[in-house]
Amino acid sequence: MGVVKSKEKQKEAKRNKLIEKKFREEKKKLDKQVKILLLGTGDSGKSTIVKQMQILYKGGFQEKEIEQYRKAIRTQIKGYIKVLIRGCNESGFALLEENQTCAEDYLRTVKKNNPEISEQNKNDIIKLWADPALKKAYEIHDQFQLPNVAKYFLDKTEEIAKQDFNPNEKDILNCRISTIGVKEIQFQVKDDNWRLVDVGGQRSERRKWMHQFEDIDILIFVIAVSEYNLSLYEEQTVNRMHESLSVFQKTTKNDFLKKKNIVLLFNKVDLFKEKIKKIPLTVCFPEYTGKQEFEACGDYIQKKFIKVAKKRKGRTIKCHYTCATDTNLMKNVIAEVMNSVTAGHIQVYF
Ligand SMILES: Nc1nc2c(ncn2[C@@H]2O[C@H](COP(=O)(O)OP(=O)(O)OP(=O)(O)O)[C@@H](O)[C@H]2O)c(=O)[nH]1
Ligand SMILES: [Mg+2]
Repeated sequence: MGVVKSKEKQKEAKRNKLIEKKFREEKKKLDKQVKILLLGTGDSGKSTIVKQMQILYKGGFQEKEIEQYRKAIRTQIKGYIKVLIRGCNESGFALLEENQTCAEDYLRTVKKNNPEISEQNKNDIIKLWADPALKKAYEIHDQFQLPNVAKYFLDKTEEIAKQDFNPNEKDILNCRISTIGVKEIQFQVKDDNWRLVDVGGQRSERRKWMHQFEDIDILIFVIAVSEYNLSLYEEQTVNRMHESLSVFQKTTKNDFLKKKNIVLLFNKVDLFKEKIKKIPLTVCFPEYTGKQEFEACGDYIQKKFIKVAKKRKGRTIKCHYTCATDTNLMKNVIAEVMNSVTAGHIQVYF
């Protein structure tokens, strides 16, 4: 009896030793990882950057994720039409007479959060989207919190409604699903292990940020530079750029982050370049007196952010303009950020 018991004890001790060894190895691996935290207000483009990492370093998307985006895209195009009809009503844009009953029925019958597109839904969406009044409402989509990308997806309604529709990488990069909670991906490039942590940027999500601060190596703060004329989704009277600047200021003051190096990504530069030709920067910064051109305006915004972060001396700040939906451009920016880390230009505190 006693011999059996002691053999069992020996076995258990061996098992425990193995578990401990595995735990130590895992920890060592984790310790060697560079942890990058992505912060920024809602809709700035953080998750799109994570999607690019998935494409570049993880071989793309799993079937489960593709299904999630398929549903989101279908639900969203149905919603976009509702926003546009309401936009027409608010702005006094009259729909073609033959579309008016269809629009009223659409508002009444199409339910929220339903990814099914019936034949009737598809025909209505195509018909209504072709109406000049909805196109006119799209021209002022900023006023209705309707994203730019609505046009891209509405133009593809026929394809999206097909039974076998499979969103491609471009569709996935353009599809917005606001992040709830914390998501992370880990990947290896040559000998380096990276861990990229993505959080939700909307106000209700930000209280979860600080749980991620303690052990990060680099902070990447994402700013949607094109949103200088937009109001916040969560509070219509607040300008999105002002919110971003104020969130950045609070973040840099945090005790855990005061020594951390920062990469600032001025994202949505594609939209910014177009918008700055039409909408003056003074709608956001009334004191701005420089040229109404991409370089001058972009430079002005960058300096505002750098000034905030530089209040803590000794920290490195790198700035990049980015278009997170463009894989080729992002590949270069990501490589540059990683190189600065591995070459020691951005110091990592292990
Ligand atoms: N045109 C353009 N669209 C972009 C760019 N970056 C992101 N987007 C789009 O902006 C939307 C929001 O992007 P997300 O990556 O989901 O934003 P987020 O910062 O993760 O938002 P939260 O999860 O709410 O914090 C998506 O529809 C993206 O396709 C860009 O550089 N250019
Ligand atoms: Mg997100």
